[in-house]
Amino acid sequence: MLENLKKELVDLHMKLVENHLVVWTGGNVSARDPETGLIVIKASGVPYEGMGPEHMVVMDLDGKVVEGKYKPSSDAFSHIYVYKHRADVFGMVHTHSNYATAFAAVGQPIPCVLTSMGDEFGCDIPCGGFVLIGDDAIGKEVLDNIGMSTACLIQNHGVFTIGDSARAAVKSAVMVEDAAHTVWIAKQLGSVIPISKENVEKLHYRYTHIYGQ
Ligand SMILES: O=C(CO)[C@@H](O)[C@@H](O)COP(=O)(O)O
Repeated sequence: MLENLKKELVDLHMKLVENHLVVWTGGNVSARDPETGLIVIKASGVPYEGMGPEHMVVMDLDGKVVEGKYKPSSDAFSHIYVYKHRADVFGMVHTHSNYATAFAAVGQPIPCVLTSMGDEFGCDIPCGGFVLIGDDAIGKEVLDNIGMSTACLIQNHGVFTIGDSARAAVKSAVMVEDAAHTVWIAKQLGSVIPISKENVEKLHYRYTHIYGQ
């Protein structure tokens, strides 16, 4: 079931590798099927090399495995928590991408000091507190902290992003790491210069309503 969505998710997992956001078995991507409401997520502990549709697990919003021969991702209940509490979310990504996760290691948000961050996020990228892995605690901490952002760091852990599609959530994960890298470099040069809230709002409006085709 949901074979096309499984194939899309495999491709999106490869995008995490292509963008150097994950290594070995770290990270995961999930999607909500708009027609059935079912969730598709990577199986736990599957290396990216050799990953195929058979490594995707279908679950319902009660956390029950509907189809799949492997155990679902360690983060499945957190992804499901987000889907249950955010009807607008149809994709979610988790990575340990280096620069953004370094901010998580020191419990710091990534300040919105780049126009590209204003465009993509419209705010700082927040950092939630430390929570353990395996149930829906991460999902709760993400939603308690994410605000209007599509990305949230979890202290000592890494990056969680959401979107109106799994592809949108992957894009957010790519943009978080790019922003974290630039902000880290800037911090070596001196004090980063904030952008006013008003200008961040104008940047975000332009990017989300006018930019592109
Ligand atoms: O960081 C965690 C869990 O949050 C890792 O275990 C995660 O990146 C990968 O776990 P899964 O292979 O999805 O179970």
